[in-house]
Amino acid sequence: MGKEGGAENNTCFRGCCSSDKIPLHLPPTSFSLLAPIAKGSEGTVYEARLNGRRVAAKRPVLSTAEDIDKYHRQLKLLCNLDHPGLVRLIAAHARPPGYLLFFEFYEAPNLAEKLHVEEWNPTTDEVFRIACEIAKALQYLHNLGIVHRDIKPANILLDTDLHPHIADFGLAIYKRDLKHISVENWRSSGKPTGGFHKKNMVGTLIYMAPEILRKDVHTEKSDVYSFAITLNELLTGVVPYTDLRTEAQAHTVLEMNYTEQQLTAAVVSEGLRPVLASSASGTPTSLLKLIEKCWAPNPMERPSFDDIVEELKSVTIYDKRTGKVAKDDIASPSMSNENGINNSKSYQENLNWFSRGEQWSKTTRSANSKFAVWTSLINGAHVYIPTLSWGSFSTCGRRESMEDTHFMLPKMCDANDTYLFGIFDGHRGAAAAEFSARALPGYLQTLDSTSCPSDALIEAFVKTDYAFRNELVSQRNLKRVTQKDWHPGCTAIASLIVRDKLFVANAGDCRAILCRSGHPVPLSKDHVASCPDERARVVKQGMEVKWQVDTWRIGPAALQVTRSIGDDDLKPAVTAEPEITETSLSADDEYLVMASDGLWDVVSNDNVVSIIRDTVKEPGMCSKRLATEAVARGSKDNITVIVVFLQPVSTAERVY
Ligand SMILES: Nc1ncnc2c1ncn2[C@@H]1O[C@H](COP(=O)(O)OP(=O)(O)OP(=O)(O)O)[C@@H](O)[C@H]1O
Ligand SMILES: [Mn+2]
Ligand SMILES: [Mn+2]
Repeated sequence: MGKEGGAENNTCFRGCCSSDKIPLHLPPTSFSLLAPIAKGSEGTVYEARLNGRRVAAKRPVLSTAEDIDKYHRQLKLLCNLDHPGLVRLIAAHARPPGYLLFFEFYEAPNLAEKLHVEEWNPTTDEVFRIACEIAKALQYLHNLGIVHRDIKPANILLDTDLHPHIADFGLAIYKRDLKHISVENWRSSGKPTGGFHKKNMVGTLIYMAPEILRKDVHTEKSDVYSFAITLNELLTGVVPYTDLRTEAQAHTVLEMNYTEQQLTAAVVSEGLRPVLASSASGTPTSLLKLIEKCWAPNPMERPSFDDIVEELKSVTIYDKRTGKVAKDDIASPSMSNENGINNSKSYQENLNWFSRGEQWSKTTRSANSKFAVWTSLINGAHVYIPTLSWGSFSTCGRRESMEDTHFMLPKMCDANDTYLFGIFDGHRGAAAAEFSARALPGYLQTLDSTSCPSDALIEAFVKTDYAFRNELVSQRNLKRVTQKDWHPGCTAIASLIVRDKLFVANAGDCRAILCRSGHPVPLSKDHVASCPDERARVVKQGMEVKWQVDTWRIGPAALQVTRSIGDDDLKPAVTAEPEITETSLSADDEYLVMASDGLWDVVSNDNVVSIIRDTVKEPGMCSKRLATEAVARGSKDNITVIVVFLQPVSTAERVY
């Protein structure tokens, strides 16, 4: 259903693609195609002029209805991309008969030509910089849920400053759409394109992951594999599976050595990979190890681009030729172009705080791989060992975004009698809560086992806070966080059970209660500015507390909670140090309930006990029932509930 003219609605001919930035139909006089630059099975790329500007125009081959579907799919996807490491779509002509895509023109050749025609010899730090920039572009795509499916040097364009830009989205697809596509469909929807290697099939196979060669489903980990082959090619300068630099020769040799089936069999069954770059040429071994991890046969063992980008940060390059030390600690220069603000914004939205938190605690783990074991500290002469079952439920409630996180870690550190549960309630964004949900259990597991559990809990809270605030600073320096006055934080509660001992650590207004002989026993105190002790402490530590609107609030941020992780504008007054309670469990103890303030705002401790009394004794069901009740009572907040039964459920049933 096409609309004539219609400059006011900027959509494609079908109406499925739209954009508020990129024009989707152009007056024929505004552009002209000049000489073709490249011709492939999928179409032709021309040098072109658009309103006087030099651009690259891609004209796809549209011989079947399926080709037209593909064009629209590609256009829709391209309209949503905005990253310095990707080719930039400037405009499209999305109506018959002349379907076109207009891209920014990249002067220098693509990476394959640069390596194998110009025989470019990049320095190690140039390779490293390019690797980092490609990794970040792929991280961006994957975080949007897009897999590229055709990563190879011929699809990486270079600008005059040799910054890489990933091109050719002919096979790119949203992962959610991929699930419905069988391999057969995928194959017919367009073979991996040859680009510069088009002449021969083997040349196109060398970047394909074993699972693709086996005709399994493509995942984002298949892009990780192709990235590894590409990065190694960049380091060695030779065409994979040959020892030759120049394209023409290399491909003759490649074809002579392998048929399509032979190469496939060797890669899939024998684990054949290109010869790894050598550390003798100055490549750091950490980078070589990363390549090997990225081309692991099992996709699950390959790191994600979140991990890769993080790992590249810890690689330091010493370039023998230039004597320079390179590190990935500056944002790629093209981010500070006229689109800088936009780009950084999308980076920020795509920062994965869960994986940052995980990364931090992993760093400590390698330094101290000993797991904490407390069971030995607790006298084995006691008689009571509770029987645990646990469940949780969390809901966004009436809020637009979810800023609560939680974790449940039974059999912590492989110790049978050790359990850890935690809830984090984020404010000013979810960053601190997401980071802490991964970092805190990590820290607690690696703390020195000689410290007692309550000290260990305090230390884990403080370390998590410290790590998060540091991470925020470094993300700011990397310009991935651009908002100056953004100081995200979260409240946190953690319950650690070691045999019959229950330790609850709390910082903020989450709460834990124990049901003992049918009555609620509070295990934590709410740290809010309306509590006189807490208010006095905050004031003493130099932060102003004022009555504002409806309650006592702290500092310029007007925060209500007096303890939290993050909130670096309010440190040290708003401390991350938790208060700890220690309880010896006995046969009188029925269950533990932990929840974020979204529950406690509208449901009292007594209410919780009476609601659970009327609910099926299954911890997940009880959690859900409590959260649903809170929503029904008008809670306006996110709600997270964890219920842990401390007796065999059949016994619990009989209790009531
Ligand atoms: N924006 C651009 N600026 C300069 N050159 C470009 C641009 N886009 C593409 N090219 C050139 O055209 C070649 C083919 O582009 P692309 O991979 O997007 O098309 P394709 O039809 O999928 O190609 P193939 O099927 O051959 O892989 C690139 O390798 C590059 O050399
Ligand atoms: Mn291509
Ligand atoms: Mn809340």
